[in-house]
Amino acid sequence: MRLDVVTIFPEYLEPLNVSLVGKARVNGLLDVRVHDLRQWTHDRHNTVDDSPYGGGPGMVMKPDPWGEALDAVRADGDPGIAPVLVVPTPSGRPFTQELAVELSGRPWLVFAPARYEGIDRRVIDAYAEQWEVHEVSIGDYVLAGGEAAVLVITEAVARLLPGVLGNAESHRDDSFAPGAMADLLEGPVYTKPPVWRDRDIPEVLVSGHHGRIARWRRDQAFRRTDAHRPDLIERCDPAALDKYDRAL
Ligand SMILES: COc1ccc2nc(C(=O)O)sc2c1
Repeated sequence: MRLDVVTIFPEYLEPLNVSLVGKARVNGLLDVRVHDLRQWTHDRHNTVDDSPYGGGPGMVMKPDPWGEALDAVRADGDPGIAPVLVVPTPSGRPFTQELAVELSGRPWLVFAPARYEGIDRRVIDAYAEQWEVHEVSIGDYVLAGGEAAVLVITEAVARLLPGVLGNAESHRDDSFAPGAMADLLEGPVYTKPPVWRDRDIPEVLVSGHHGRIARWRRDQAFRRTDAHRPDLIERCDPAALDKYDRAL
């Protein structure tokens, strides 16, 4: 997968050089290219923003630099491969694991994280005529720009690419029957030492009884999900849950 990011803060994307994404780049599984939007400005101040038509607070990102940037990125790619434009924006649809899976199947993602009050709408409208475009939000909170969302989306997508996760890690994701518990939150986890500041670990976890352990973990996942995300329990497939229970 090729992944381009056009941004006024290239240094914000430094985390894409470390950990899971960094390793995927070193292993040739991910080709990440970060571009400074200001290289497509032509004035002495490298201006990327201007005041909004219709008035109002803040500034809007000018269309010209973005158009030149996206055209240049496109021209630098394989003519036979269509890029997907991903625009992190507070007004986007929620970014979900389902969308991460969908995006992980695309050969080329181009991210356009906004700053200020956003990007001139004509940019997204123009490229939506030629490219697949996804306007997405990573959550209902206020950010100063879309770069943090690019880091989140990139990690969620990269870990789904074949070969990026080691067997142990990818196997962890298969620990619940698909559809049975996949939508539940993870329960509590413990490791050595067995006693820490006078706190023991749950006895069942050292019982050696795998059935009891699995049931305990299932119940803990339900408790945590019920407490923090009851909406997820509604999404569980009862038949898949019954099958999971019978397999315990
Ligand atoms: C000004 O640019 C922004 C501002 C907020 C924001 N919030 C996002 C999100 O994904 O929730 S992307 C994004 C971009």
